[in-house]
Amino acid sequence: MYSDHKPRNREADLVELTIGFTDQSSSSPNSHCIESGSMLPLSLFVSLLVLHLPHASADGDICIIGGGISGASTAFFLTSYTSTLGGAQLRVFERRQKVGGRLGTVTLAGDSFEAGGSIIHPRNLHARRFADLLGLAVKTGGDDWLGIWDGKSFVFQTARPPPVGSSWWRRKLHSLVNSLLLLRRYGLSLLKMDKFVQEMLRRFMLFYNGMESRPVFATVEEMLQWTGLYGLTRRTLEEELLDAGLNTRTIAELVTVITRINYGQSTHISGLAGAVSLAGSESGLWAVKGGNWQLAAGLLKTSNATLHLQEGIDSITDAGDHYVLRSNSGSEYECMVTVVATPLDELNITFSPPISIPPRKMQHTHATFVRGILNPGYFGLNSASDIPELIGTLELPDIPFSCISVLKRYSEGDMAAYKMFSRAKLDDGLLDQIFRARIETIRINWAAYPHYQAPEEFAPIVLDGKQLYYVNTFESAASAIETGAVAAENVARLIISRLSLLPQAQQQQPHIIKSFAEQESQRRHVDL
Ligand SMILES: Cc1cc2nc3c(=O)[nH]c(=O)nc-3n(C[C@H](O)[C@H](O)[C@H](O)COP(=O)(O)OP(=O)(O)OC[C@H]3O[C@@H](n4cnc5c(N)ncnc54)[C@H](O)[C@@H]3O)c2cc1C
Repeated sequence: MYSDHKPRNREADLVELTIGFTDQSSSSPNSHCIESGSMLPLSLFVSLLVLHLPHASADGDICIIGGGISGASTAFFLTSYTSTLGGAQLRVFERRQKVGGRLGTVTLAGDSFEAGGSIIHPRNLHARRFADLLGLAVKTGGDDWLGIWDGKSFVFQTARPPPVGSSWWRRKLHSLVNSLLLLRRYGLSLLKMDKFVQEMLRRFMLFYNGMESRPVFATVEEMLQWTGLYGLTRRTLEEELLDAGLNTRTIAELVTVITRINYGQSTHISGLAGAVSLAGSESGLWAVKGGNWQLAAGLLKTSNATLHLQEGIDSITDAGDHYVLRSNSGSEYECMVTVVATPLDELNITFSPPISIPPRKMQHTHATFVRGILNPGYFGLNSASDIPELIGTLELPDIPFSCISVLKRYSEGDMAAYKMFSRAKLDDGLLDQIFRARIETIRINWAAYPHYQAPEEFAPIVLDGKQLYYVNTFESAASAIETGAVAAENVARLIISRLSLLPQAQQQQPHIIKSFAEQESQRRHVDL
């Protein structure tokens, strides 16, 4: 029926993604937010944190390279934990025309979908707090109809979900049936997997402890050792899960599907990245309505940083008591502090003198968006409506994609918007086998996250022992929106403490700085 439509093919570069600033002022903070009644208005939150600092000892600006969630969070925490930054100007450089980095949306046939970082765990407190503070509406997902594909057939499927608008009891029944189906195939391994993930989360939550009980860390190793998570970066996920008592079928099927979806890699990734990936399959996941990039945009706006869009930094030169940053527009900036908030692995920034960091490869994920109709024959089925809405795949050489998921269904027959992840580009010939009809296709090649390999090695947070910081070294532990925020918060505290700003601030108003965890507990109190 749709085969005579001429397919539209687009190679989308990040520049084409619809990411950028919008005016949030018109959005109602309470309209669609999770726990909307318990929000702290942004202005009040900022004023609670404001500290009046004396002028900083060094001259120059505080410069952040990268307008993604890590750079934006660094800017936010720096300005939240101090009032004047000792008189220094905060500059954020973003080489693209929009902020957000690996958070961005893509427009397919008029509809906007997350193209990069798309889901956020309910216990990611920084991200949740950011969304609340910025008055961003959020949405949560429903149960997926998962099918595990081995290249020939679906070796496992959850139950087809009830129609939209079904009654509460029908949805409950569906979720109960799914639990029984999973239990029948994977047995007690499911509970063991859950225990493994909950233990990781319990330790990760220590990063939200109050500042009086949470040190400022100078290395990623220290951060992880303090939480008890370091050991997980020394061994593979598979080794960890076998030790935790999971059976091989669960690892080869369910766990593999999840690591391939979330990190495009097998269960040989390091244990911590693997545990974070597994947490991304829990219930209660959420996203910002209109795109998660708004978290970065909102934080940058709130921090009042001077944003240099389309200004990439080409070189960083140590000039003694400051750094000279030279941008691709030929401008030079004197910065007493420089924060690199982007992975350095595929960048050509020249450091003088050179810096030395362990080699790290980025895993490329090709995100392919198709508006069309899947070909049931490709999956050995008779009808497109029998194809599960989330197809996960096993780690087998002949399977060309990691996953295919339905983003939206349209009223015309079996027409839908699909997102596919793969390790290599999916060319037209292959897509024409997978799809019976294709109206529009958009491809994005992401340098998505580190290629994880236990034991992980970590670049220093302080790259030169002076005032040159690297947020994205933490990505070698796990790459996610929240890990970016956690790493950024630590870097902000490290900068403040190493510039000797914090002690003066604390002397003035010791009760004013509150960690998110403290605010969280107050919030809970109010809620009760
Ligand atoms: C396909 C995909 C799916 C993902 N899914 C999830 C998910 O569901 N949930 C989740 O939590 N995470 C997910 N992630 C990971 C998450 O998106 C990233 O960990 C996070 O967004 C990284 O943020 P960042 O700010 O550290 O880096 P980036 O977002 O990469 O930001 C770095 C910024 O620096 C800029 N830059 C680079 N070099 C320069 C320069 N020389 N000068 C100036 N600017 C420069 C870049 O343009 C970029 O904007 C996913 C990632 C991808 C790619």
